[in-house]
Amino acid sequence: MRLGADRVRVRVPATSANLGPGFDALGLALALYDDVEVRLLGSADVVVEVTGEGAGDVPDDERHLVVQALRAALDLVGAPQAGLHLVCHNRIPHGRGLGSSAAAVVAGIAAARGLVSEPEALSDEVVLGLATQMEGHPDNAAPAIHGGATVAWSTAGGVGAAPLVVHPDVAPIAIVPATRLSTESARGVLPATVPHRDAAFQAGRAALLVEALGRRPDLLLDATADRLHQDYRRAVMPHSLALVDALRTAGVAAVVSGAGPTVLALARRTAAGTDADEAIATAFGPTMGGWRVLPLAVDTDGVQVARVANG
Ligand SMILES: Nc1ncnc2c1ncn2[C@@H]1O[C@H](COP(=O)(O)OP(=O)(O)O)[C@@H](O)[C@H]1O
Ligand SMILES: N[C@@H](CCOP(=O)(O)O)C(=O)O
Repeated sequence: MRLGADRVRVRVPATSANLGPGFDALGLALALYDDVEVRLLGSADVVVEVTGEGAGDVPDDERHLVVQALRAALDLVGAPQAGLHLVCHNRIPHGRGLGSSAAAVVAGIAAARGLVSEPEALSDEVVLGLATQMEGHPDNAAPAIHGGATVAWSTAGGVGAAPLVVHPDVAPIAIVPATRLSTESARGVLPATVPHRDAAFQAGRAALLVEALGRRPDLLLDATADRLHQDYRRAVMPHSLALVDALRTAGVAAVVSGAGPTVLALARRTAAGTDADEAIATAFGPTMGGWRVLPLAVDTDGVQVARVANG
């Protein structure tokens, strides 16, 4: 396959994975975006410019995650490698449980899709398969690709994703701490096995969550209960779990977003705002201690890629 364009622009959403009981399966795309522009260079150089989240932290060479994913996608379809100039404007915070690494991986693969002569070779299914291989789990990549809420699953033959309905009254609120926690560390504290009763509990709540998200937001509190990951992670994010507990006691469907430490409230819209606003204000008092409260719409588009005329 050839390269068919020399400049593309990609927009990719943040995602919140798990949503409580949907560990490694459920995810929701949120209207908070990273923008990446990729230009092919005549030389073999890699130039990476980053503004916003991760500026000064992420590598500016071949190790940059968008570059790695883009190169992996070009290799997968047999397209030639080239020098690259990336301009990244990042809004998704890193190491907070809002899917920044999945966004970077999906952005890189989507950029490759925009650059090659036969974009259909990088179908959504192929993109999800490669992104899952790089991420190790599909729950962020699926909504980053498709938008909305998704359930994703792996089989011997590949990775599937199906869209879930999200009721218009559901109002996601991300409550983001200043501290970071890598997904790798947060996965490292999970046990190898769990009691059968917890697995049974979890299966029931994950099924209920599909109904609650789509048709019965009044059931979200029960539907977001988890026994497979959040409590095991308490020691590495005690403040996040304390906030989840406080909000849930107040009746708000709060969960750890992805591998944390962000807390996601699946609030319900009211005439004055959402049913979580008072509980969030009470949990923090007058100072936020470095936490940010981000009411975020559900992104319904997923990753977007457009070729750009050189000029
Ligand atoms: N836009 C990006 N560009 C380059 N690297 C990124 C980008 N976003 C995330 N990363 C890499 O992924 C790491 C965060 O990934 P991870 O620990 O999985 O947390 P998150 O919950 O934010 O996905 C960052 O520290 C950085 O190394
Ligand atoms: N299911 C994963 C989700 C990780 O999401 P992230 O946004 O924290 O990368 C997990 O819980 O480990």
